[in-house]
Amino acid sequence: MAREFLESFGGRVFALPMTIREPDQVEDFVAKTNQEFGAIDVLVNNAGGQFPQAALDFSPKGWNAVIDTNLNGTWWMMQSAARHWVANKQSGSIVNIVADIWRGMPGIAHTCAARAGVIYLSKSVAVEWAPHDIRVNCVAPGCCESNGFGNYPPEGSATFQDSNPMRHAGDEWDVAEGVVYMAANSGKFVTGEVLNIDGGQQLWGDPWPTGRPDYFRIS
Ligand SMILES: CCCCCCCCCCC/C=C/C(=O)SCCNC(=O)CCNC(=O)[C@H](O)C(C)(C)COP(=O)(O)OP(=O)(O)OC[C@H]1O[C@@H](n2cnc3c(N)ncnc32)[C@H](O)[C@@H]1OP(=O)(O)O
Ligand SMILES: NC(=O)C1=CN([C@@H]2O[C@H](COP(=O)(O)OP(=O)(O)OC[C@H]3O[C@@H](n4cnc5c(N)ncnc54)[C@H](OP(=O)(O)O)[C@@H]3O)[C@@H](O)[C@H]2O)C=CC1
Repeated sequence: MAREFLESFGGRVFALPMTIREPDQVEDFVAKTNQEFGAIDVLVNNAGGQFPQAALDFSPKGWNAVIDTNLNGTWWMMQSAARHWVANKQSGSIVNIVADIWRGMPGIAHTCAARAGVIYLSKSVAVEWAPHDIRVNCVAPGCCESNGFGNYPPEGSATFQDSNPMRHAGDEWDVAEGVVYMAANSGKFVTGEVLNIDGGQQLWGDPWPTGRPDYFRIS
């Protein structure tokens, strides 16, 4: 579907089924993409996800799955792309999709930990990789309507409309346009930054991916 959508604009698309959780698959994907196009201009790490659960109930396997996808997988992609850029003396730009973590994420605490890790990893390598002309930024969406909402129980997704002072969810274009700003020449003096696209969720709102517990009901 994504391939057809992009090709409808005349774009050339290279796609390969893989998981970002396996460093060997990541390296193979990045090497083949380089061969196909000669260079990678921009890496957008959008792959990610989690399941809603009270933190007391996390199993080791569930915790590891979420950390592996959202922190480790993102890192393998960043490192592989950057190694190719440095080896080929090419500049590059990375945009990591994280999340609006600033008031914690009760109900999805594992992903909050992983995304916080990505944010400070990004700030660190934004400095390390600046001499190689590689910029590293993050985009932090609040609740934005996507297929992903289907991963939450109705009592959880119902709270997403109340996640911010605008009292509605964002959409995929809200995020996409922020990514383009960060990745393109418009962001040429921006690195190590996090762009929040959240309708003000960092300031006010009460989303509960597991459904709002009785304790937190005010009326
Ligand atoms: C005031 C601020 C409040 C902040 C709150 C903010 C709320 C914001 C909400 C934002 C809304 C949307 C956010 C999005 O991210 S949309 C993207 C949605 N897409 C996804 O989430 C995809 C989900 N799935 C995955 O990515 C993978 O399935 C996952 C990484 C979760 C697991 O991968 P893997 O294939 O390795 O795992 P398994 O399915 O084999 O499961 C492994 C173990 O994980 C546990 N598990 C898995 N699913 C569940 C579940 N639904 N419930 C409980 N536990 C689960 C379990 O232990 C699995 O092992 P077992 O199967 O052996 O038990
Ligand atoms: N929608 C929202 O409100 C928010 C979303 N986000 C984040 O934004 C990003 C996009 O989410 P969204 O579009 O909403 O949700 P989706 O679930 O629709 O998209 C997640 C994508 O990640 C891919 N993916 C997951 N695990 C892996 C993996 N191990 N290797 C390769 N690809 C993988 C999925 O591929 P496949 O379909 O093949 O499984 C899917 O295409 C995610 O990181 C999400 O957590 C952050 C905050 C809020």
